[in-house]
Amino acid sequence: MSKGHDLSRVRNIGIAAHVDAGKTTLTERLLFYSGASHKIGEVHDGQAHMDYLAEEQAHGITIMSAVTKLPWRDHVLQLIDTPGHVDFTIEVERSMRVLDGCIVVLDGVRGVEPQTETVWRQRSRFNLPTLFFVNKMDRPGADYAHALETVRKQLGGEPVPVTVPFPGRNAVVNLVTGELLGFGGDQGETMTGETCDPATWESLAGARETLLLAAAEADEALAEVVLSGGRPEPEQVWSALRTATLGGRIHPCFGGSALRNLGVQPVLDAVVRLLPSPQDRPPATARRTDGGTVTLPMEPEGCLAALAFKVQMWEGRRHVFTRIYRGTLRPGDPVVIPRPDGSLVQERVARLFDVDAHQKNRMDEASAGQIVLLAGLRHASTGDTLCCPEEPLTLERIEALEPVLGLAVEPASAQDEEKLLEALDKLQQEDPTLRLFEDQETGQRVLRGMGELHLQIVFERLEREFGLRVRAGRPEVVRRETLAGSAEGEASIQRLFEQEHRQLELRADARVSVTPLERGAGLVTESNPVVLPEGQQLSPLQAEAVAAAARDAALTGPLAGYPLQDVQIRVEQVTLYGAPSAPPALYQAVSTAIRKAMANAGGILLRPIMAVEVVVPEENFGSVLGDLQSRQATIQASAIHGGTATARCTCALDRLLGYTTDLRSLTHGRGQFTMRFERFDTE
Ligand SMILES: Nc1nc2c(ncn2[C@@H]2O[C@H](COP(=O)(O)OP(=O)(O)OP(=O)(O)O)[C@@H](O)[C@H]2O)c(=O)[nH]1
Repeated sequence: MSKGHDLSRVRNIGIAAHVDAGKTTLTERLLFYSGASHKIGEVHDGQAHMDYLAEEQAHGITIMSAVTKLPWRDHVLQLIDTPGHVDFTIEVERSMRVLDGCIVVLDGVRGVEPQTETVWRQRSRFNLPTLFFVNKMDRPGADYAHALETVRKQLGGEPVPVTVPFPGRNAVVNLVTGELLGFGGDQGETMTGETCDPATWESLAGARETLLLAAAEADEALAEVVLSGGRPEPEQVWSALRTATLGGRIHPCFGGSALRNLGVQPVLDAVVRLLPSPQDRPPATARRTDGGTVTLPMEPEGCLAALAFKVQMWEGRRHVFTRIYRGTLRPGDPVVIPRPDGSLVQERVARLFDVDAHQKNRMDEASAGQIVLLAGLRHASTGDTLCCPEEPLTLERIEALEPVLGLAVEPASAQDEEKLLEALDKLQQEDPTLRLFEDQETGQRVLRGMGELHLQIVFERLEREFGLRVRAGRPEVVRRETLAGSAEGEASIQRLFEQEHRQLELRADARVSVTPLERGAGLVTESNPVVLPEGQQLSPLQAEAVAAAARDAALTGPLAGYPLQDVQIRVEQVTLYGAPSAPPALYQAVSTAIRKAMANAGGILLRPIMAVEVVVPEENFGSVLGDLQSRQATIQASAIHGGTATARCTCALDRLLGYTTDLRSLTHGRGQFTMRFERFDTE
């Protein structure tokens, strides 16, 4: 693809789902049927094409989203496989940001599951047109209509059946064309179509009506045909479905079984027919350095604007996955990255690669609409905008998530200290949800991540990729503080100090107030104080010192020194005494006054509260609920469907440590759970 390439034939598509719904199994089929891979790698053999990290193969889960491309009916599909485990949510978020459409995979027995809701929220944030593939229809208890109902009820989506699976006949019916599609050959690669028999067609009258009415809403001419009982042309129905899907009004659904090679090719057809090309999406918007906004039509001619969405080490070298929104990029091109402080970082792109799961093909150029891999960039990281030096722009940044679990780390052998720091630095560049802190009091290094599995995988990578054995402390949950009440504080600073043999005086007074806010309000600092004596004003440097004092004071709560939140800090009044009221004097007066006010107010400890969903076999539900209650979880909802029980609750992260192992033993390995950070709270 390059300048002049037909973007209308490109689809940038993600596949997302709850863990184990079958994304990887489906992706393997998509690659195989399109000819992009020559054999199907099965997840349970540790052979999946996209799961290329050794940890992924060992755990049988997808950790890094890998980008790959495949040809289908004269189109190019760029596919991003996204991980299902909630510890890797950031990967899903990054992918959604640069995609044009997505396929959500459901388990035909379970329908919508907790993590499906999370990915749904993420795709909704970017208004991504979405198809559903209801997988595992071969399993006993699979129920297509029920799965679609969960899309409506739990996600508020508008599910519209396009194919209906008949696993017993190894076929699906296409409701648009009226064909019964069979899947022959060794691996379902030969799709054959015949007119559906009248009895089966009759049994699908309700589903077909849903489909036609949904399509008719998008096309008046079609509505007339449908309402007068006529049989519309398939092309007209496809076109109306496309309009409704792109507008986010409907979510076309396809049924089948990836593992049994049933119903997959119609999904590939649907990606081409129903999901948007980059040109069909609303143009991206970006901020100029002067604060104004610009919209970026997807065109190869303009000045470059591209978003780095993932950094990955490859054969020891730094590579940056990038989506180009405007312009064309060639090897050797200079680019700039605007930083939040207004500075510009200069970089040069050395090489461009086409992306595939584990091979790279060099490119001479790439342009708007494409996702490419760039080598040679030393500074660009996730969320950065790359642009041409003539027009610096910033595209909306990808939201970083809060890492809430920490572990003290040290190398097993003391001489590996440097090596460990270097390795962690590399890993942090790839993964913004991983952060290394130094504990000021103990001098220990603490690595923070999204959960136990996330950190465990990091340790495994340290060992495998960097040859480092690491000793880890007990998991420690990140904490915050808030205030127990409102209070005021005052401070007067007056002291002498010596600078270059001269006695200088520092003097200033400050009065502040602190007030607890409702949960989730965050931290609000107001630093526009009344200035005394009347008529005086703060210089820009003095004003900055006052603001900095308020910001810095909020980093250390009165109870145990954790960062404060859900608090308002107001600098009410400062008194100036001429030259001695230099910025350091104001900084000290304001900090001391805030510390006094906070001590007067008293602190309250806040812990991370997680939203948890547990899915277990019905017979284990009693003991699992009992266990959750003993962890003081607040159960919010529970339901039993088809032998599977689901509970939704909130619980303090402290009491969930080791829950993976405990749930496994309570359910003989059959239970699953997901959790995501909800808020910092007392309980
Ligand atoms: N019966 C049945 N099993 C399936 C089907 N599709 C996938 N599986 C099995 O379900 C399990 C999970 O499949 P994966 O493809 O790894 O699921 P995933 O959604 O990629 O999982 P993560 O990468 O861990 O998020 C594997 O054991 C598959 O063999 C299906 O259509 N029918």
